[in-house]
Amino acid sequence: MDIVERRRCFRGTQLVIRHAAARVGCTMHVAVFLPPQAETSACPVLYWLSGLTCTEQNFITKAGAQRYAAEHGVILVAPDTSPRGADVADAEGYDIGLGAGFYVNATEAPWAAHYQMAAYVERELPAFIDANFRTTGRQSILGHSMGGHGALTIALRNPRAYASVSAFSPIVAPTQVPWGRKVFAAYLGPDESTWQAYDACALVANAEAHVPMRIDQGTADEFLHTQLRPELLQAACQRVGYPLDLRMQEGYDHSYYFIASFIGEHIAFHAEALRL
Ligand SMILES: N[C@@H](CCC(=O)N[C@@H](CSC=O)C(=O)NCC(=O)O)C(=O)O
Repeated sequence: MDIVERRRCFRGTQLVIRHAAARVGCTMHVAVFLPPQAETSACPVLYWLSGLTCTEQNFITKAGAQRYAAEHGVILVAPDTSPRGADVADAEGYDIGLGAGFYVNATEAPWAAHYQMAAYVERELPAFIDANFRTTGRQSILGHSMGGHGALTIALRNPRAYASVSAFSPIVAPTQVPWGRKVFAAYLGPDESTWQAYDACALVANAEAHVPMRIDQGTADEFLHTQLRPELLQAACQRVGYPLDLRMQEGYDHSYYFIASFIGEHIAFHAEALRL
């Protein structure tokens, strides 16, 4: 592990590290915030997954999350959103390829060689964090937009591994909206039955255990009716009695101004679940 950035922040430490990640076959950059409590005791971990076009930098420089993580004694971990490197496939458009890993395990060429972000976030990254930092072994997950989709689907596939899950403006039904359909066809191929493992609405329908789940969605979000469609997850949850705290926030858009406005409430929500 190399530390490429180290900054004092809210009495804790904001790191950016890079490590050789076997599942994605490249060097991954990951932001890790250590709260002041980490100097003397083990802390739980809250994973953040960012959206399209992001790196590990967007969340740590725009969301203002460190203040609340320091207050609650939670380690924040925010990985890059795709594999990177000279031999990593890319394509035209901000919604596919670099910066658009979509938190799936690609099966199709040329993507399958590196685009294994589900396995990386679910297995390799937590093992790496637990091995290199003093953690309690308890973890939760949240994210934004494509990262909200990642957080929801990863928690729904692994309900016993996460104390709680939350999302800002998530893509809740990627198999039904343009962003998801474009990328799933490329990464996963034409057989749509393989797409269901990465669709929060489909996963909720077959959930075997409930993870406490909160979603905040701005009513002025430019992607609300085309790409996000939270009403589809609300209906899927209602059909099977899955508890969902969906909060429509009047006038907020898709940006980090929205995230910064509610990140404190999300971290408090996760901190409570992580303490139980
Ligand atoms: N039109 C934008 C589209 C990219 C964008 O809005 N990215 C969002 C996430 S969208 C869903 O995953 C984002 O988080 N951007 C980074 C930021 O710091 O705001 C474009 O062309 O970039």
